[in-house]
Amino acid sequence: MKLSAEGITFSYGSRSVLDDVTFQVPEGQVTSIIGPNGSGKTTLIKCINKVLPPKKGSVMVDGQELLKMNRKNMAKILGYVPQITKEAFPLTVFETVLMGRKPHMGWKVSSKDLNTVSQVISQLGLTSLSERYLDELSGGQKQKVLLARALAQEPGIFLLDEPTSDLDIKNQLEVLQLVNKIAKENTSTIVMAIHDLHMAARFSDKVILLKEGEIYATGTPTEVLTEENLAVTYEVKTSIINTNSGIYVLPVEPINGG
Ligand SMILES: Nc1ncnc2c1ncn2[C@@H]1O[C@H](COP(=O)(O)OP(=O)(O)OP(=O)(O)O)[C@@H](O)[C@H]1O
Repeated sequence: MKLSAEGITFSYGSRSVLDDVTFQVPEGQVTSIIGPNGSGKTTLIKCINKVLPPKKGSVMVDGQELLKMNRKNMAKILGYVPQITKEAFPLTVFETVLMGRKPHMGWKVSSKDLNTVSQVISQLGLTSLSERYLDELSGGQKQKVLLARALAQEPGIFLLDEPTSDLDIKNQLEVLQLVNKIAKENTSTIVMAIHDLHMAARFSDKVILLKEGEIYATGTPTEVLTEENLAVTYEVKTSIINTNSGIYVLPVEPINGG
């Protein structure tokens, strides 16, 4: 499924946060949204999935206006992994992942629903935690459960808000490899906000760099992750190292004493 956002504009009260954000996300690709703290990444993701209502703009998926769909139809198309919060989850891992099947369920849970949930739980290495309550998990384990819930939903498009922020390096690699595999093998479309620029470069087909609620640069990781672009947006002098295994962004020092 192709996703395109056109002219997304959003304010929290009188504070303008997104201004006329327009971009396209091709099917079967991973697109990362990067940018400094407060540049609008989370707000943009929340506007795409209607958690926040944009003041202006539209989001089209394969020619259909997403923002006009009801929640159930939208959930068949779009899976959302929010940033993890401290809120209590009175559900087990299995029950949480099963919630992802809700848009597909009839009156009762089918064996396909149960099989999909077990498969996804196993795929993410969560089987031994299956009966544990979410409140009893570590931040990283919880983050994987929220991803598992979105995978069980089997949507065409995934919106991931910093899906690896609480994960150790092995889990970061596994989750981002899995996300890439889903994009390539299932031709799913992935949009993720991510802070780690090296991981963004390594696992993204396309990068959108935000600065103060506007798109500053967009393109392949090599096109966007330049010392000039990062100096202007992050206010940091960096050294970009190109190697066979990808681009490394080495922060050198803040600009203007930042
Ligand atoms: N609920 C809110 N009410 C008012 N302002 C908000 C609210 N949430 C975020 N903002 C403001 O909107 C701007 C964009 O925030 P957003 O969380 O989208 O940025 P971000 O790029 O995801 O940041 P981070 O990298 O720190 O997660 C910031 O200036 C922030 O202070």
